[in-house]
Amino acid sequence: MAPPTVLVTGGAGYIGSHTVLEMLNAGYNVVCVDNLCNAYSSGTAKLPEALNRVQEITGKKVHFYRVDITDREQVRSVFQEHKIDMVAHFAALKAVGESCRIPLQYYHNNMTGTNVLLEAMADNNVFKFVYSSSATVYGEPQFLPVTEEHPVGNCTSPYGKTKYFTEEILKDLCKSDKRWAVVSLRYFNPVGAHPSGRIGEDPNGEPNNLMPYIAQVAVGRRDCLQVYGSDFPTKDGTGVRDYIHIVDLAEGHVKALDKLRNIAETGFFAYNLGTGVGYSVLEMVHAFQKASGRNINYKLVDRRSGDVATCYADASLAEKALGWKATRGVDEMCVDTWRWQSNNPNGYAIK
Ligand SMILES: NC(=O)c1ccc[n+]([C@@H]2O[C@H](COP(=O)([O-])OP(=O)(O)OC[C@H]3O[C@@H](n4cnc5c(N)ncnc54)[C@H](O)[C@@H]3O)[C@@H](O)[C@H]2O)c1
Ligand SMILES: CC(=O)N[C@H]1[C@@H](OP(=O)(O)OP(=O)(O)OC[C@H]2O[C@@H](n3ccc(=O)[nH]c3=O)[C@H](O)[C@@H]2O)O[C@H](CO)[C@H](O)[C@@H]1O
Repeated sequence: MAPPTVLVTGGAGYIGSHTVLEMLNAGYNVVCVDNLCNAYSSGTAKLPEALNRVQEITGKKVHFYRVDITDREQVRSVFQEHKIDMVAHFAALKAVGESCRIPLQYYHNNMTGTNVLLEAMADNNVFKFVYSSSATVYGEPQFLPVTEEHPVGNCTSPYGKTKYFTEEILKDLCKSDKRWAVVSLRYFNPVGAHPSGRIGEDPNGEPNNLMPYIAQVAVGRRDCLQVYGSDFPTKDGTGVRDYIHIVDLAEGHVKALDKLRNIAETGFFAYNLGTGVGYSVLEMVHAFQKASGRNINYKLVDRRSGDVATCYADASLAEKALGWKATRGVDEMCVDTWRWQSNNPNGYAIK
């Protein structure tokens, strides 16, 4: 029996590329689409650089198409070219602050794009779907650790609402047609890089997220980290989050695909992908200084709007239902991030 083929949208991105690597290692065939709006590709290359390196590391081939998932014809052509068995959907815009400034672009890209993808799946009798959701659907946690039973929808940004609205669409879809089997993975705070140091997080422009910003200060690309808020009700006044190693996260996706591949069960399932441990911003700064041997210059400034004080996961359901548990700690997250950033000071672009 030929191994299943997974269509990965956004496969040239940070989480997509790391997950493609683990899917290939697990024996899946992979077809990637990406419009490269947030992924580096040199003009002449056939593959985006991240996927080129994934091929190098695994010795396996990745099929790639430069496709915008909001374009119906482009998406359909991929289903005509390949027999797709399942879809892992990463493609989205994801900058919380930017989404407040240009909400319509976020709703079009993330919602219309997903709807076009789902319609093409149904038209081609593909009903197994893994969705990139986020802890942001929980809004300000009403209790901790956050379980999948925590209320959703009280999102603090248009970005977060695109995640929540899409989950609601997926629930309605599963109710309307019993052929759909959907696993929505609610990521907490993915950080780190593949231990090879060849792939990692390479955001366009100024990083929105903490870890890439710290790494760019350490490597000398940025002067000073701004710590958003030092008056939160937390151990040291700075925000607390559940950071999860990107390879743990990628392995969680393979477990989700294995579940969809092997079970007749259909319907909508949501699982938290986190470690269950919260670290403050200053704890992350100190951990990175230890891992890199570099001093991280930082300044305590006002809170960033939309930030919650503390958020960390109860990930026991994923362990029970997927047989998955995060195993990598914060030191490994920092050591692997530093190996990537110090070997690639300018990310994938060779400047
Ligand atoms: N990084 C995080 O902290 C985090 C946390 C929770 C959820 N997520 C979700 O995980 C997914 C991947 O996030 P990431 O951190 O890898 O981001 P990323 O920007 O590195 O990857 C997203 C990829 O999707 C592509 N893309 C965007 N819009 C597209 C479109 N219309 N058509 C085709 N390709 C398109 C981009 O070019 C990029 O390569 C996103 O859905 C994001 O919302 C990320
Ligand atoms: C709990 C939660 O909803 N997490 C989501 C949220 O991540 P977060 O907003 O939690 O991630 P982040 O890396 O932007 O911030 C993490 C922590 O670092 C702080 N910080 C960040 C950057 C900086 O330059 N200085 C600084 O102090 C920030 O205030 C927070 O306390 O959005 C992400 C997309 O962007 C993902 O969807 C995450 O799942």
